Amino acid sequence: MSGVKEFDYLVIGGGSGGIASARRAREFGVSVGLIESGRLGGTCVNVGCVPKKVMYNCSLHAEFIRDHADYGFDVTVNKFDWKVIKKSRDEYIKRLNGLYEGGLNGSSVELICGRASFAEDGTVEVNGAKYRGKHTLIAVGGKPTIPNIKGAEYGIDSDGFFDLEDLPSRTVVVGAGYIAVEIAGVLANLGSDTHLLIRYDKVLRTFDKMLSNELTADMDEETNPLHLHKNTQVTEVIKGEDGLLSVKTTTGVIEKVQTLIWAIGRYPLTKELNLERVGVKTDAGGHIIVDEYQNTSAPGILSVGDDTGKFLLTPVAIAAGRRLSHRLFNGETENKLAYENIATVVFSHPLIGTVGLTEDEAVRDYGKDNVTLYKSRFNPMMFSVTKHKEKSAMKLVCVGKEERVVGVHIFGVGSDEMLQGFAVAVTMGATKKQFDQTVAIHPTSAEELVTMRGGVKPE
Ligand SMILES: Cc1cc2nc3c(=O)[nH]c(=O)nc-3n(C[C@H](O)[C@H](O)[C@H](O)COP(=O)(O)OP(=O)(O)OC[C@H]3O[C@@H](n4cnc5c(N)ncnc54)[C@H](O)[C@@H]3O)c2cc1C
Ligand SMILES: NC(=O)C1=CN([C@@H]2O[C@H](COP(=O)(O)OP(=O)(O)OC[C@H]3O[C@@H](n4cnc5c(N)ncnc54)[C@H](OP(=O)(O)O)[C@@H]3O)[C@@H](O)[C@H]2O)C=CC1
Ligand SMILES: N[C@@H](CCC(=O)N[C@@H](CSSC[C@H](NC(=O)CC[C@H](N)C(=O)O)C(=O)NCC(=O)O)C(=O)NCC(=O)O)C(=O)O
Repeated sequence: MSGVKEFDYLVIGGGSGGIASARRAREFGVSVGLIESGRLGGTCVNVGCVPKKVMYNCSLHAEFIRDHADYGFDVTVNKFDWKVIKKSRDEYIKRLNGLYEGGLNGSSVELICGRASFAEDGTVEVNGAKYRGKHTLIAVGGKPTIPNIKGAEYGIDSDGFFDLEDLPSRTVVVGAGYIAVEIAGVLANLGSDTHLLIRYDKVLRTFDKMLSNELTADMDEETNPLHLHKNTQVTEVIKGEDGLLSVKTTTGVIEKVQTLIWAIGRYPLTKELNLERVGVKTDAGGHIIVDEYQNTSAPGILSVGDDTGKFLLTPVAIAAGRRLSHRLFNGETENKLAYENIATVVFSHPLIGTVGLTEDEAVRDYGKDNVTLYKSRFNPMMFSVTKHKEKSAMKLVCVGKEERVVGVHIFGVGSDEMLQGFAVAVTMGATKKQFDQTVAIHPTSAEELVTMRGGVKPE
């Protein structure tokens, strides 16, 4: 068709999934076009994992400073300057945007800047120009959800959090998932008077109950700078003449709030793609429905990443995107991502790491009698000589007579870097006996996971 630029592979979205799939496809020699409407790198690089981890690392420094005196250091901190870390963080991300552009150029992926949507004739339209792919990948990600509450517009979302020019004096964070606990933890530890509002009585309710209970209990402690408001829902937000907010809730009013952050989930950016024109089906929430090979309901159109609504994590989008390119362009007809045993870390204070089945999922899948739990709760040595104390807790979920380890759940300092290796063991189908045969590394928190005894049945 004249006036339509053709590619072997046309990718819509230059985030984690789109870039990874596009670059891998080029390795197999096919022509690739990639359309991006915003900043290269997508959510992860610009308003997600990367700036979040910088801010988490920043708040870790605040935690270390708290314990300096107990370790004998006489250090006086005069102030924390948010502007310093904001500036260097922004510069780092700009460098990454450039690296991604360079990477695409280097691998000869043609970058098309602009917003894509499907035209009536089934081509992909960007700024009036038309494109077609023999295979078309949709990897458009999502955006934060804002609730339909009077005055909700006075709040910001996680994107807005990364635009803040100063540490807010008082912050209200609404939500009980990853983003809420991570952002609230960062702000509270950096010195903002932070209030976390949750609808029910626990944070991270879908995680293993040990993790959810431990983090909620820690947030309730006097020693945690965060103020946790359970069973609390916002009913109205009012902006005063001084610019500060009154956040009215079902359990009271929080006054003089400088920043209100909604962190109640995300929606996929699929609406403006005109998917109905090409027969791509979505679920009630707008997520693209895909099969196990990432095929949508329309032939030749595929999707990976957050817009499919499954495991909204960067490594998942990357892995699904790369495997897809191997399947489409390298003759690996069975290559696909298995959506199981996906390890994940919540950068909360304290940290959480989890892989595999929760206790409740194991009971559901294997029956109570076939599940054995190993648990450990201890004071990590990091806090042995400090006034500030934090617990660590671990749980192995094992099934069958051979006690195959199907879940590893860890709470506390070091959980982030500890988890990846144990995820390999779980993926390989390791048994508790093999964990026991592994000689411990002392003194570490991780050694608890290979020295646990006294298995118990679920209650
Ligand atoms: C605050 C926060 C912290 C996070 N922390 C972590 C973490 O620590 N670890 C982790 O694994 N995950 C984390 N995530 C999740 C992670 O960022 C996402 O899972 C990941 O970015 C999804 O990649 P994707 O390719 O599916 O989508 P995205 O990265 O969102 O990329 C989609 C791209 O498509 C573009 N686009 C959208 N519509 C169009 C269109 N019509 N035309 C052209 N381009 C379009 C967008 O501009 C975007 O660049 C975090 C997310 C947030 C919000
Ligand atoms: N470290 C990492 O890897 C990170 C990953 N991510 C990814 O991004 C995804 C999106 O994060 P996030 O936005 O936190 O979404 P999540 O789905 O993790 O959590 C949102 C939570 O907010 C609560 N909620 C929902 N609606 C409302 C409401 N109307 N009022 C109050 N609370 C509400 C719900 O908890 P409840 O039902 O208990 O009220 C819900 O679970 C995550 O699921 C994760 O996959 C994000 C950040 C970090
Ligand atoms: N894991 C290390 C390394 C972090 C890292 O990967 N740094 C990235 C920061 S952006 S983080 C952005 C995120 N990268 C990743 O998730 C890392 C991918 C892993 N190394 C792999 O190859 O699978 C992503 O969306 N990737 C899509 C893609 O790479 O295709 C970087 O410098 N990248 C420069 C470059 O790649 O040139 C750490 O945490 O320190």
